[in-house]
Amino acid sequence: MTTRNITRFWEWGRKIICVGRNYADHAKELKNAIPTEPILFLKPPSAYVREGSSILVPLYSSNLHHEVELGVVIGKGGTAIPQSAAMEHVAGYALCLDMTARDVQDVCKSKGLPWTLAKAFNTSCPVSDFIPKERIPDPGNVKLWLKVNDQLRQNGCTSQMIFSIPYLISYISEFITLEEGDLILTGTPKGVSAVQEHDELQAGIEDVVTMTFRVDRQEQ
Ligand SMILES: O=C(O)/C=C/C(=O)CC(=O)C(=O)O
Ligand SMILES: [Mg+2]
Repeated sequence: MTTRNITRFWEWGRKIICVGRNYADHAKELKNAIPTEPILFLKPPSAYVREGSSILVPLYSSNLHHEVELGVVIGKGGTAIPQSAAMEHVAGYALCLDMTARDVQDVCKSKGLPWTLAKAFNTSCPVSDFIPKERIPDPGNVKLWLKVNDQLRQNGCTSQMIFSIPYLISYISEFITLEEGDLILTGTPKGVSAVQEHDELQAGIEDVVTMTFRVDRQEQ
């Protein structure tokens, strides 16, 4: 029998649950109201892309945005997890990008339609190496940054989150059972902007991890 290794959680085929508008400065830059409860959406496991492969601009988008986010990797599943026990369910973290076809999202928003094609396309979830829990003792105070072609675009701190990681784990698990290997994307700080074919994206968590991805256009 082969045992699965959580350090390669992206190979497990588990769900990716994303939280939107969890930073007030980002909600404001897109002219959205500050949420009073978490806004959730999903990406499929086919959204994962690892360093060495490119982020592909979908053929149907001409405004692909980067969103740098802290990802929380679930180590122990559960339903209706109390906030007080939430961190016991965390195996570790990953630096993630929530790549977003903003033009498609804007159309979906105006028509009241789901964001699936804006958020869940192939390569929409670039992910760093697994970061063991011990390497980030305080996930509520972690600095995240992202550069496009060496220019700093996003520079935020998880202390700015509206809903904390324990709150999010508890809230999500009330409605969606969490399983080992699931990933929660916790939202992006301000500074999102468009990327183009041939751009190089670099992102990092201060003193913990960096990652680099190239952007390419999807082939016809
Ligand atoms: O409502 C919008 O215009 C955009 C929302 C998002 O894309 C939400 C996120 O994914 C996020 O805040 O990280
Ligand atoms: Mg996002």
